[in-house]
Amino acid sequence: MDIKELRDRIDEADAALLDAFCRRMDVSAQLAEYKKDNALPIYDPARERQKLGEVALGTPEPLRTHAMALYSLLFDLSRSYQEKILCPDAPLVRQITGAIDGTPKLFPQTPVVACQGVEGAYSQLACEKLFPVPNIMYCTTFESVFSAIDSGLCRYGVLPLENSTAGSINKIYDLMMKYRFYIVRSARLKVDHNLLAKKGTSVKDIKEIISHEQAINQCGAFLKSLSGVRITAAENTALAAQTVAESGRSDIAALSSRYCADLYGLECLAESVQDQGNNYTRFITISKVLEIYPGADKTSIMMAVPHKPGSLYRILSRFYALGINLIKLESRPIPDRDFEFMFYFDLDTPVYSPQFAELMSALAAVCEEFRYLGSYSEIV
Ligand SMILES: C=C(O[C@@H]1C=C(C(=O)O)C=C[C@H]1O)C(=O)O
Repeated sequence: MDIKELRDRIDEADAALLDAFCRRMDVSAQLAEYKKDNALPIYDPARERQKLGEVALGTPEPLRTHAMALYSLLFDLSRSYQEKILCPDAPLVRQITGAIDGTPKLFPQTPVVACQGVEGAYSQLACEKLFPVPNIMYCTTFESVFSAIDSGLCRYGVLPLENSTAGSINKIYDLMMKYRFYIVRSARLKVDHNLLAKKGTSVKDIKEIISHEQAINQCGAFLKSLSGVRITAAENTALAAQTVAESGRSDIAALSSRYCADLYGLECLAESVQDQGNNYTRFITISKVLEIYPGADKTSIMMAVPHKPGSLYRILSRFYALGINLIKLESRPIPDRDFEFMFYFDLDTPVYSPQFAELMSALAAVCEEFRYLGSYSEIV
């Protein structure tokens, strides 16, 4: 048989499949109306289990798992179709539309912004990238940035979320579970670490290097190349530079920014010593109020999914069905729950698209715990 004949047979099978699919979804829509009239939930796990059992029995062995995967997807599609019929205007979608209409068109120019660190920290550089003229309030910890927003002390907070070399900043993801906030903008900041010491020091004199643990992690290869040097963690890279400047020692250096060399009158003994030349950190701006500024094309959400096989797959299949691209997936253990995880997703989709609205109403309905973290644009 040639390829043409085989493809004709595939087309024939597809025509039958498509016809059956449309009929199945049509009945599913009728079931949605029935459920509405009889106050029944959309999801009927017993019915789905029974159907999967029948599918398994009715499929020859080599195709059994494939058929079961296909039916799991069909159930998902059928449930999301029913949800669309039953809740076309979910409360979350109304809230998002309200925020799009109610947010000023111009991003704030001179607000009070909380960030962790001191003058010269990368967070300060991020604040300046995110706002034209930020009025920066420095906090000692990431948590105090969240609580400054929560208490209304500051309107915005700037926090690092992930680094292209060292990965996610877990502490921030964990704090996200504890505080209620929205992301209103993000920025990618190129991070160059330099070895800074008092003027006149040479690399061979260095016995101790101090910096923030993220910077230490990002400069592993360079640090390994120096022998007999003690590595000490500091609260942030700017504080490390300040400590060196005030130490009165000529055997100590800091890994810090170029900006800090000028700020603390230090000399740069080695430039861009991070492992990856292209070292970026992503920062987010958070607010207590949901604001969606023009051009929002990224959305962050977080959710707890039931602790059973296929839970995450079910969520992912919705992104797939609506053609929504996932740009980041992170998971963190939920405190006090045995190996249960909170999942964080970054989606690449304009907040104005109908698919996005459909996804938001569907997810809010299927997850155990679901939080919309905002829609925003990223400055690169
Ligand atoms: C279609 C229904 O709704 C949901 C979808 C199902 C399906 O697609 O077969 C089965 C059970 C429900 O979770 C139904 O209740 O029968």
